[in-house]
Amino acid sequence: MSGKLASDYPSWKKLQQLYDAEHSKIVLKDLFAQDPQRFSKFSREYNSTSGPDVTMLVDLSKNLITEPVLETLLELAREAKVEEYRDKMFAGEHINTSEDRAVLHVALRNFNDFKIAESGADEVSAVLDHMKEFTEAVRSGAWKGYTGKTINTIVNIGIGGSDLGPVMVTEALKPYAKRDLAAHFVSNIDGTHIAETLRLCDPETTLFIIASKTFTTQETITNAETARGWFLASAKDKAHVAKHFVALSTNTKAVTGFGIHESNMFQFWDWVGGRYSLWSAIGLSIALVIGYENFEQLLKGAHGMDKHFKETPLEDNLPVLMAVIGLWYNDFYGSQTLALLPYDQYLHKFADYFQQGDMESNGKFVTKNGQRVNYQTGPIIWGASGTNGQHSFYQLVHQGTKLIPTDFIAPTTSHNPIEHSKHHRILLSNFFAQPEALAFGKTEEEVKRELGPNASEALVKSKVFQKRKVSRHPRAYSPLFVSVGALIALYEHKIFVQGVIWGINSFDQMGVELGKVLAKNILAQLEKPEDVKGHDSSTTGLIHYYQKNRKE
Ligand SMILES: O=P(O)(O)OC[C@H]1O[C@@H](O)[C@@H](O)[C@@H](O)[C@@H]1O
Repeated sequence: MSGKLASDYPSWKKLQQLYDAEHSKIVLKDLFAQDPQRFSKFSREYNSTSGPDVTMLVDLSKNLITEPVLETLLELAREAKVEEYRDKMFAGEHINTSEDRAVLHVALRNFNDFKIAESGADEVSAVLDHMKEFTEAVRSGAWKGYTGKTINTIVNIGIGGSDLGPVMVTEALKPYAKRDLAAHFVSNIDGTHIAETLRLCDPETTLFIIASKTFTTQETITNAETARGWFLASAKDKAHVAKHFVALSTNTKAVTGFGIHESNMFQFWDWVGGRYSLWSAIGLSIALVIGYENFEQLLKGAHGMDKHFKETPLEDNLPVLMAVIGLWYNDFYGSQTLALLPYDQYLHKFADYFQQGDMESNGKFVTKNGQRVNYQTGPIIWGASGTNGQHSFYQLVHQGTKLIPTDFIAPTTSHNPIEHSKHHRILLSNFFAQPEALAFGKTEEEVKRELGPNASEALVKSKVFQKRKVSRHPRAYSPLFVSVGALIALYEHKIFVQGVIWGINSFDQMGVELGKVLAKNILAQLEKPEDVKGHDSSTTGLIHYYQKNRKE
């Protein structure tokens, strides 16, 4: 990010030469055969050095990398000044240049460890205290609804970063959930989402959490107004809103304007990006579901990974290693996507969450200096939990024409060791088998040997697996809540490192603005056909069709 394009660095050119010379010859089976130490050479164990114990093994050995490739990739990280920019982030410098903001999600889980100068960083613990007090009041039943009943349902209304993190983490940490407190999440502007949710709620026992950094997001404010209207239809008196609506936001004026009392507002700061905000007040629904103590453990798990990222040499730095290997596929092998494949039902929203985390951060085509890049930036993120994905899209991953980097993730211990852990053993046998199949494939000779001499050539060919598919496995160990914190932080920092190397600003999201502006304009024209002006013939035709065919 020193004003250069990534492709200008000498190491980038060296990587291109390495790719040109080796990519058509590289076969994982041979690499493993040639080097019995390959697994230990290319895997790293993570043991947290602060807070609760988290251990994790990240096996990078089944990637299409050799020692010279990895050395050169790390050279690239050094030339791009990854360490310098990492230190700037932790110091609170305004590395989000387009918005002139610091990027300090690490301050939200810091517990006075790193010194951070930015204003607001010293207010974090006061907000955590507020969250703790409130969480305990609701969970203990001390907080009552307007008719004196205990709260038994929470509804988080938010979208994007104000929704996906709470949704993903409350699912991931379900084993710790208070089972008699139902949690719902409403994000979509489609009235179906709020309508179906309200059907499950009782106004006397429901608490609405309006989560919006800006408190201007159309979906969230519209859904919040609908919820307030629904509530007041029963409660009648506006004064009762205080018992049933709280806000998570940076915008005090808009929150109080909505009718939520300032004492029921949980603050955060402009240096918390939406997609990095689950650690802030935006995590209130998480704390309500799993309890404040467990929420704090989640933060501490992330802090341990922050410390690792900040203090570990690049050679052993997990986010850096995952970032540069991802870049190797993205920019040299031409892979377009990264599949996140957690073999853990509790992590079934992990890929959805990092779709925003990664794609909104690194889906940019100009550098911080406004230069157009001449290489690929952020990958398309997708995935599903194992083994469901195996029965759906793995066919293409194994035998399709695309090279798809895959991150396999699994916990060593199950929260549900039912049937003497039979399920977990079957799950993990798939977790071990799939990357093995991807890495080593099956040759034509092997297939022929299996099928015997009478098999047709077409059948033989259809059963061949190529030997150059790739995978890497971050494996999180239990206890889950701290591991989940560390796992999320691992990916957050991976995204950061890639953004630095590509020279882009990973912390703004200008690309989501244009659609919002156009929708606002169209909304004002939807009533009458003669109002529909200023569009291309396709957009005009579509709107006219809707106007003609709608049934109110
Ligand atoms: O939290 P608020 O301000 O409602 O924003 C919600 C979401 O809006 C989107 O347009 C994006 O900008 C996201 O980064 C953000 O998380």
